[in-house]
Amino acid sequence: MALNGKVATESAPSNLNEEMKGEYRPPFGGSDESKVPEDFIWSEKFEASELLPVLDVPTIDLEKFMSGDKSYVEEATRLVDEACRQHGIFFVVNHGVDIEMMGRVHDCMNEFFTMPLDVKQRAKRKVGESYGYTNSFFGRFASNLPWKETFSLRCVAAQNSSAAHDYVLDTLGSSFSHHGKAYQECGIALNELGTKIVELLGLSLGISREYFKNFYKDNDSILRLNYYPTCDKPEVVLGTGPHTDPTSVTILHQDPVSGLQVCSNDQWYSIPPNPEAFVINIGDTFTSLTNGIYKGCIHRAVVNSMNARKSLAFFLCPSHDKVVRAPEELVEKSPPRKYPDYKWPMLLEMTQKRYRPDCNTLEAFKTWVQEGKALDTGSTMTAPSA
Ligand SMILES: C=C1C[C@]23C[C@H]1CC[C@H]2[C@]1(C)CCC[C@@](C)(C(=O)O)[C@H]1[C@@H]3C(=O)O
Ligand SMILES: O=C(O)CCC(=O)C(=O)O
Ligand SMILES: [Fe+2]
Repeated sequence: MALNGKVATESAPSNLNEEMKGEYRPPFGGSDESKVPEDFIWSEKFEASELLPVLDVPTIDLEKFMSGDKSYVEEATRLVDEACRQHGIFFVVNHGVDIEMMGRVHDCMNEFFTMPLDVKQRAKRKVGESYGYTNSFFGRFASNLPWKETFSLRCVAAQNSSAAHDYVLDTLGSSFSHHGKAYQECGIALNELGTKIVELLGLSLGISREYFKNFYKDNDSILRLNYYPTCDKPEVVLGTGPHTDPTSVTILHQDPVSGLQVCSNDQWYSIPPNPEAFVINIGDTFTSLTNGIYKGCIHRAVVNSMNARKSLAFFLCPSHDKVVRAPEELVEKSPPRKYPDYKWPMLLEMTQKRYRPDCNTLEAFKTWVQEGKALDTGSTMTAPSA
């Protein structure tokens, strides 16, 4: 892969098994030992720091919440409401997802991302599509490239769907069957967790527990595996730039390597990893469903020179035919109605073809829908579609 002839220095991630260490090369690295390619440098807009203050984020015990204990339900909904109005992020523990299963998924991720590039590219993501393997979004963006590789899979709620498993088998072949099974099992578990989260959010917003549970019953979601290789100059690159997720609610699992940072009141904070917990963050689609009451969480991921980092994100998305429209009760609480009605594929398409997701995606989308005009986004996407 060409990178202006300039290359980055990479050391093998410490979590590789011995026989793989000698072989691993980040797909965007090369042979010049001292340079980060210019297209990866974020230094103008970004002051890297691993020493940020830790954000005070509430931790919700989901088992206790689901048990219906009245005083805990009151406390949990108050904490979630406060967090989502302020910055859009909270943790859940006792969530019912098997942590050993998550460990198996992380093992598969290690195995997959440290495979030779030609193997990973059997599942290559095509421009304009949301599923498959990609590194540094090569060809999609012109600058501020993310220092990461990703593998995204479709996860539909339907009971008998095996979309993730089938995709892995079709693209990577039967020797990856254990990956397909692990990702499929994980998608099902996170879908169940998503249902509990939207019940919690419904109550914290003061509407019924059932409202969003019904809305997302037939969800068509995305499971994304993120892999951030080490970088010798971590202070000038970003694993993922500042953005809100365009999706609804994100359920994120981090490995023990830190890297996630969140912006609250114009100040960046770190979110330390806790492999026992899931990070929940509000995305643009949920912000519009709450008529702007709940904030989309502004976040980014930094990398480091010592350890490769992995994270796994389940992006809850409505089924493609659902109209995204805030219920009247929420509009009454915070008039006027702030967003046009839309279906999720419209916003998804904008982020894949026209606009690089950032901290302003929802406002840009609103303008685009309302005025029907072409976006002047300042985005560095290289190939906007007409
Ligand atoms: C619909 C999606 C687009 C992205 C993956 C999912 C949900 C979040 C989006 C993303 C992570 C936001 C930051 C920028 C992005 C390009 C990334 O760094 O991965 C986004 C994803 C994407 O467009 O592939
Ligand atoms: O890796 C992380 O912690 C964050 C990843 C992320 O923001 C994303 O995939 O949307
Ligand atoms: Fe994100």
